[in-house]
Amino acid sequence: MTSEISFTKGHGTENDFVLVADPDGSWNPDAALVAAICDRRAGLGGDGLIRAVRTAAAPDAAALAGQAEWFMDYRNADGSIAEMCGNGVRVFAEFLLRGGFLPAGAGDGDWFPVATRAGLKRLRREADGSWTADMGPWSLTGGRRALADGSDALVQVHGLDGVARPALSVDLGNPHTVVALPHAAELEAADLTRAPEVQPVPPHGTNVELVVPVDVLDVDGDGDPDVGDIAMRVHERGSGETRSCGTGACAAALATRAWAGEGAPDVWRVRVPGGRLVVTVGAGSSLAEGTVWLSGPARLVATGTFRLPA
Ligand SMILES: N[C@@H](CCC[C@H](N)C(=O)O)C(=O)O
Repeated sequence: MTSEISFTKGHGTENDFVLVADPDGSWNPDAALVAAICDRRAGLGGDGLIRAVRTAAAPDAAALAGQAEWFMDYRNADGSIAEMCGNGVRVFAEFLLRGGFLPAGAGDGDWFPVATRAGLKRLRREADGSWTADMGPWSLTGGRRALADGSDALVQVHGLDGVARPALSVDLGNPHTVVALPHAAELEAADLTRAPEVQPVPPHGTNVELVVPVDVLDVDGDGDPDVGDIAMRVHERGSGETRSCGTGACAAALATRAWAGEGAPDVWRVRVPGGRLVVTVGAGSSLAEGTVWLSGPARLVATGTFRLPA
């Protein structure tokens, strides 16, 4: 039985992860062990644990065998399983590359595939060392039907005025609920030590993003706004408040774009407490569904061994 594991610690805009290479899928930690590893006082600490398993050895990726060599097994800090992690998949790509699990130069100017529970994602390494993830399909899941104001849910955020706010549900392979706040002061005042209360209650839980519009820029100078700028905080399902969330940044940008309506930008800068991400909506996307890319840093900061609790 394994008594210790080799790990790498990494983060993407301070959304931090413990990464473990398990090529043959022989180490399958239960929820309690994942939570112990992610514990910031008694363990290594992390918003999540990422296991790198060869797709051929990963039952959860059976449908993708032959399409990607590696499967990203993502677990939240409480040990729950998540379908996808946008910051995590960039850090995963850096981990595979630096660990020699991919041919040298993989991702440079070209895409390579990664299997996730939310399907196949493609990764590309940019000249500055950051990564772009082709996050694949997204959709507004509530159909913007339930309420007349372009929302499909109500969210009560602790620490504000007690009023339930309209929100929009976005599926990025994992579930998100985005709430627009009018002022940066409200974004700061929100108490995310407790999960915001979402109605109707999402069947599989949800990540909740609070978003404030900052600016709309005409970067190419043609008179039309082409880059949106928003600020976001997030309460993640299974992890609590984190300093960034990649799928959350995509959801926040896509919800803001939907609220803005036709003519809204397809490129969004998303400010999060841990840095900045760029979200690019795929060509041919409508306001309600399409594809999306996520760009941002991926940093590996430590390696070591962790003694597993007896
Ligand atoms: N931080 C991640 C999302 C991780 C999973 C999420 N908490 C969930 O349960 O869906 C990201 O960067 O996307």
